[in-house]
Amino acid sequence: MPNYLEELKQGLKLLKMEWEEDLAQYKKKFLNTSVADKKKEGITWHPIQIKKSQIGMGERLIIEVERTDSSYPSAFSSGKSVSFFSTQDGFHSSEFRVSGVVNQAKKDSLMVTLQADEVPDWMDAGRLGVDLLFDEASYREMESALKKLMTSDQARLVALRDIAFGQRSPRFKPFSPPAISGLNFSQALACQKIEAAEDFAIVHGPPGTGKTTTLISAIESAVQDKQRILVCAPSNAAVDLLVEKLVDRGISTLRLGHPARVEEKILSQTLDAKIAFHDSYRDLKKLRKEGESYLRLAKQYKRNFGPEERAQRKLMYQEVSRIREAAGLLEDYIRTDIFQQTQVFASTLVGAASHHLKGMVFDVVVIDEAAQALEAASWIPILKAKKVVFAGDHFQLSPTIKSYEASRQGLSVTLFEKLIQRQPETAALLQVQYRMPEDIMGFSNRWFYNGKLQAAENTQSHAFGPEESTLEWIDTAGAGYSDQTEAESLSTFNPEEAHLACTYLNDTIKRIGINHFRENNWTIGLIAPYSAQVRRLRHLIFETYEFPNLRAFSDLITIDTVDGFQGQERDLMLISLTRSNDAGEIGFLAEERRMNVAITRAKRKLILIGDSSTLAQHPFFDELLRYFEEKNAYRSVWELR
Ligand SMILES: Nc1ncnc2c1ncn2[C@@H]1O[C@H](COP(=O)(O)OP(=O)(O)OP(=O)(O)O)[C@@H](O)[C@H]1O
Repeated sequence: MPNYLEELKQGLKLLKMEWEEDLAQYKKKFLNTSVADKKKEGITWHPIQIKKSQIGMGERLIIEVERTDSSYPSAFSSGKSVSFFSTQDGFHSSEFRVSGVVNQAKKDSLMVTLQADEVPDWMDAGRLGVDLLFDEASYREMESALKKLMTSDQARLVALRDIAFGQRSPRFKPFSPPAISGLNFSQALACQKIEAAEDFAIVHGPPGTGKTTTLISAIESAVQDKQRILVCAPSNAAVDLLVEKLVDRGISTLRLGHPARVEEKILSQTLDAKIAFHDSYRDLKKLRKEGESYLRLAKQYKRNFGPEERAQRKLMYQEVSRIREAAGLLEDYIRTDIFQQTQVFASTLVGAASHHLKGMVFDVVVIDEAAQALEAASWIPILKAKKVVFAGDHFQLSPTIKSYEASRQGLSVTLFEKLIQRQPETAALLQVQYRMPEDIMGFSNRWFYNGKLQAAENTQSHAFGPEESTLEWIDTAGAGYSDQTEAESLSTFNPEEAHLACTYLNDTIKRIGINHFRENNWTIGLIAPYSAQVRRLRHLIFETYEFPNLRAFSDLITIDTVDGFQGQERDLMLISLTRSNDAGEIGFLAEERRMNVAITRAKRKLILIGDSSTLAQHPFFDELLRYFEEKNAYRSVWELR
């Protein structure tokens, strides 16, 4: 058996293992669990109210629901499948369920595309709730991609497969000397490599070295070359970031799937928005309106019903279906027209399996944050590729895997990593970073990158002011703080530390100057590794009036877990490390790659708040603390009092 077949078979086995473990964990949370317990797990909202319902593009019914109580966690996010139910007497059986896909998830409201033509009557009965469903479809798509890869005899895919498995050498057109404005030498070289590659090219490098920036330039030049490009990333958030940067560069994209962010810049790139801006949209709307008025008329015949009315009603229904058919055809035309005019498509890796892209072939498939992508997921867009470009850093977040055993047996090894190892000539390394001043970068450089990372000159001016240090560690050891486990979610929080984090952030912003932040649009990020701590911080800042300065900055402050910040940067970053216990338990803070992401997001100042007596029992934090001491950036919380 060829070695690729063996490896793919093993890949399928591990994927199955992960699928089963994920399902088992979901069932444990879900089956035979009361609504109250599911709410505590964040996988159910109840009660909810329907705020709005409307017909969107493609005759899709979209509803907006709101929860009245937001005190419990929520795991709902865009792209997830959900199912509505009612706890009203008489509506408990499965026939009173309707499913849908989340378009947008905010803290207290969801926009959902319903898989129904009309809102079912039982949804008006009240006591409505919504469950998060298990994401079976992603696994199915990944499995199907691996199977296709095993059996395909399509020449381009076979060639890419052979190269990825090290059985054939990648090809390059001759390189020309790089000179691309706005890029440094190694970025320009990477761009050239991407252009010259006929099969695979990889851009890798530490945080802030401009991997995404380089990708955007490469995409720009491919667009000028009239190529058709599919841009992907593992998560909706990372896809949105790419779309945003492409739009900033004046490159129009078609964002398929469900954006995680609801900003105009992103929403204007979705298929729905593009249809609404199309020249023929007005005709489509007119047709729809006509159809709706015939339908209304036909429905009026319900009461006095004779043979004449019956005939009339039949005619009207015939008219409705004729109009609907015409609307459907017009919409098909609009969609085809949009697809024909589009050069850059954007979706998640799994979203690349969308029926919208069926049968399409792309000159280039670009995958950003590739070190976070399961191999099987990476292959989904590659099935449609003539050539593939990866960008990522295998010292930042790895794929999230639930099955320890599958991970141990190799599921966490990405295609990106394999390719760098098997075909090193495909890889271009970036080493000059533009985000962080030397001091902020220093520890990550030492621990992860063997000191090879350089800070670009521009970062020297990145401090908030001459008096303001770029690094601070506030040590909470001995202050009597202790981490706790949130009973509902089993996530960790530390209430005293959350309070200190907000107080310290507030003081820092005041010291630097509230007006300065506003004038310069300096952004602020607050990271906690645990979602329970994130919830506490959000509550303190956005739902109480204890920190009015911070509350007033809601447009500039982002509070999230580390994973939520991958690929992003903020001017001021504060990390609440949360762990504080006598046993020295630091849980998944021990995952160094995740910590690397956390400490490399700050452009001007990085503040860590954490308990040295707990954390320093782990060599990574021991060394990190030493680094802060070395930089004269360490203080005990006692010094603040
Ligand atoms: N050649 C350059 N000149 C000036 N600024 C640059 C250059 N390249 C990148 N930057 C800036 O550096 C910052 C980081 O760039 P980018 O986000 O592309 O890096 P990245 O390698 O993708 O980061 P991460 O690993 O965190 O995802 C951005 O603010 C970007 O505008």
